[in-house]
Amino acid sequence: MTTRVFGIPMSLRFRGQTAREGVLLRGPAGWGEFSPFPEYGPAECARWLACAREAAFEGWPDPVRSTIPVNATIPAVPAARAFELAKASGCGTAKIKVAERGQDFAADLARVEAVRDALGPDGKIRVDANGGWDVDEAVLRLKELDRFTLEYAEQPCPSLDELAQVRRRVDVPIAADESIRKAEDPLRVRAAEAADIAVVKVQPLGGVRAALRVVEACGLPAVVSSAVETSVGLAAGLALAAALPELPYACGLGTMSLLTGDVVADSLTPVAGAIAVRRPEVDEAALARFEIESPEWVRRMEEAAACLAR
Ligand SMILES: O=C(O)CCC(=O)c1ccccc1C(=O)O
Ligand SMILES: [Mg+2]
Repeated sequence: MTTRVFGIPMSLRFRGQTAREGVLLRGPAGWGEFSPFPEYGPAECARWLACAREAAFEGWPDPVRSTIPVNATIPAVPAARAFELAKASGCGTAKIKVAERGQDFAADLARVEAVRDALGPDGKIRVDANGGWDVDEAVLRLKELDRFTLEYAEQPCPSLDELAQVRRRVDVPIAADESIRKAEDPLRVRAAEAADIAVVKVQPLGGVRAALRVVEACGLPAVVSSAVETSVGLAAGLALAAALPELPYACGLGTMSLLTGDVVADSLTPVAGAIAVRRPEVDEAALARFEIESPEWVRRMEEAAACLAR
């Protein structure tokens, strides 16, 4: 097994980070990506490693579709920039970050309005609060934002119980994201009647097969989303989206534009709002530009591997 560590600057600050780092591993089935966020400990990282190993050693279930519609991802940027990003994306659906710490609600309203202007009346707009509101705030904000017609709201509040309360009090459909990170979560989401939609990410869920099981257990329509990965990591998300029996919503896999580069030559960038299902090869010249020396990443991977072995 070959491993290579990468660090790619992001084009926009995301989750408070300015670069995306991780490890690429190559096995007989191809390349996999291990890129857990910096604050995650070994137990959580173990699932991210399981996803990379599935990619490298097993490959993925057969696809049932060949293109995946995706949303433009609009970070918590000023309205004028949000308009440009939505326009440039070529996507008919946009996901807008709201409830960013340090910003006021007027900024959210202006950003959503700008994206509605960019997409026109037929565009679909979803918002993602990343758990930034309490229940009353969420109800108030979503009712106001729904002036621009929302497709759904992702994780308006932190807890499952709060999501369930908000869901009972607004017409906007609710999507659970942070509430679905572990295999045991979907059953709880379902039992609590906390969401209409499940956002699923392959790395935190432990791979394509594990995520397929989660979606099945959840019994909700799924939106496959990225963790802002290179095209190697995105390919796993794309494989999940391609293998799901049903895919009624655009997926959050159009995140290549958030990175300033990639490790493949043929990036998984959306064209006209969709990504063709494929698995690009790592390109040595591309990887060379972003390869870093990092004992820290070697250690993180070893600790995750030890967790998996237990
Ligand atoms: O869903 C998308 O459009 C892109 C992915 C995304 O927003 C995301 C990426 C990394 C970490 C968290 C999130 C999130 O959905 O909250
Ligand atoms: Mg989210």
